[in-house]
Amino acid sequence: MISLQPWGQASLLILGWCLLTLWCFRASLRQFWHNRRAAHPDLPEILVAYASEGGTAAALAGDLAQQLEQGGEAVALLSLNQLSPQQLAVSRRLLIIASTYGDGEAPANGQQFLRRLQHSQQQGQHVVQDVRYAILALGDDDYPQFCAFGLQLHKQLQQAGAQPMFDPLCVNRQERQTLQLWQQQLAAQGFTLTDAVADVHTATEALTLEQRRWLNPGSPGAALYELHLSKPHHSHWQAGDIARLWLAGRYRDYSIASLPEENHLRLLVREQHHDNGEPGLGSGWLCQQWQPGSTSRFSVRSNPAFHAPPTAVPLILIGNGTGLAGLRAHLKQRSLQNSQASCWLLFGERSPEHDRIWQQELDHWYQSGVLTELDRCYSRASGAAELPALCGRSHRGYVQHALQGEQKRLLQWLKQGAAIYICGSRDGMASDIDQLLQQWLGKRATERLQQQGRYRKDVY
Ligand SMILES: Cc1cc2nc3c(=O)[nH]c(=O)nc-3n(C[C@H](O)[C@H](O)[C@H](O)COP(=O)(O)O)c2cc1C
Repeated sequence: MISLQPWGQASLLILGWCLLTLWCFRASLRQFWHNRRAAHPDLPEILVAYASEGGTAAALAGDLAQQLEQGGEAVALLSLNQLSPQQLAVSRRLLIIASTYGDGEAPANGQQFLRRLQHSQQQGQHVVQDVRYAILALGDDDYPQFCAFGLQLHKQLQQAGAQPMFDPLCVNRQERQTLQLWQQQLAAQGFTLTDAVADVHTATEALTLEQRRWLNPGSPGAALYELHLSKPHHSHWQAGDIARLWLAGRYRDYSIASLPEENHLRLLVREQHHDNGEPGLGSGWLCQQWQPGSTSRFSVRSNPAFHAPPTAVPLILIGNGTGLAGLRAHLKQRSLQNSQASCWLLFGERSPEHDRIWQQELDHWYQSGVLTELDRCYSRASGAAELPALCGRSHRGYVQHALQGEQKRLLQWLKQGAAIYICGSRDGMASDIDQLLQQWLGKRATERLQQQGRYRKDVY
């Protein structure tokens, strides 16, 4: 017979008692887990969540979810805003792909998550304590707050007690290396991935420069050019989408000003110079070096964050400088749809004498009713000179200053369900307009507009 030491006998007794307790409460335990999952029947073990404005993070997340599913895992794919901390408590593994916008901020479909997480912590609910997570942060190191939102997610999840599987990976301008590393790190964590890293560099196409026109000779601002490129054969696009120029292994994004129905792809490009006087890589090429008749490589990128609202929704388009490109595409779309909804364009340029960009077309749209309201603002209009008598209203100063005088009108339009689309300078124009809206509507209501897709930006 085997003789046991007293401590061995005690351990056996404790183990036996534990097993007996579990057996006695087996029905209740089963019910507990059943209830937990029944509250979230659709939530499997792995959550793939994204925060994305332009669609890259969303596309990468979609691809990852698909790969995991093909590898036999049960996966849910959703935006960060759709994910509540309570859902997290049910699914134990969270993979996040999040881009950064504004000045180190969250994309609109990720803004609520951190607030909810903080709130549940304040309520004493430690819902993410058992969660293991990994973060792929997308960004661009041209911005001072590189990948800030992804890093903030990491910090707050960690503070809330969730466990990182590995340090967040920051992807600069979608470079391949880090995307591959992400794939490898996930595989090392035991995730079954079927494929190599998704190719976010959509296929490029050689487009011919058909014509280039200098639009603002004599302007106090830098030269502005309109370029007509041959229509891409392999890609379709809509108002809000982006043309990506590939040069020397890097890319530059430009809002597309035309629609496929116009049979060319139109850009509006400002010639940029560095402090040492050298031309910018992209604008120097597009405005000076690229010869009509020759080709350059482009891809067309869908930009759902700036796609049009339904045709019946009144539309307020606000922008400055080259931002008029993105707004023109929306106006053209409205004119082709014969939309009966009201549309208001408010945009800013420099000189009333030299910066009359697409004046005839805008006047025509105003006269034919495509545009209900038209405000043109000139930041360099000299105090003494008369403003030109054009269709609509003309103002001295910046767009944001003109908008200040239009509070009543803007609020009225919003009451009627209008959507606001902003295209152009992020600093100054877009940030001031954001402040105005927050002042007039409150921070929460402004965010709500954004979440409803009624306040969209394509700013740079
Ligand atoms: C208007 C704008 C603001 C941006 N702000 C930042 C930023 O502050 N920090 C950063 O690292 N990247 C910034 N980016 C770069 C984006 O995060 C990056 O391009 C990302 O790949 C976009 O992913 P998405 O298509 O999923 O939105 C910004 C991009 C745009 C267009």
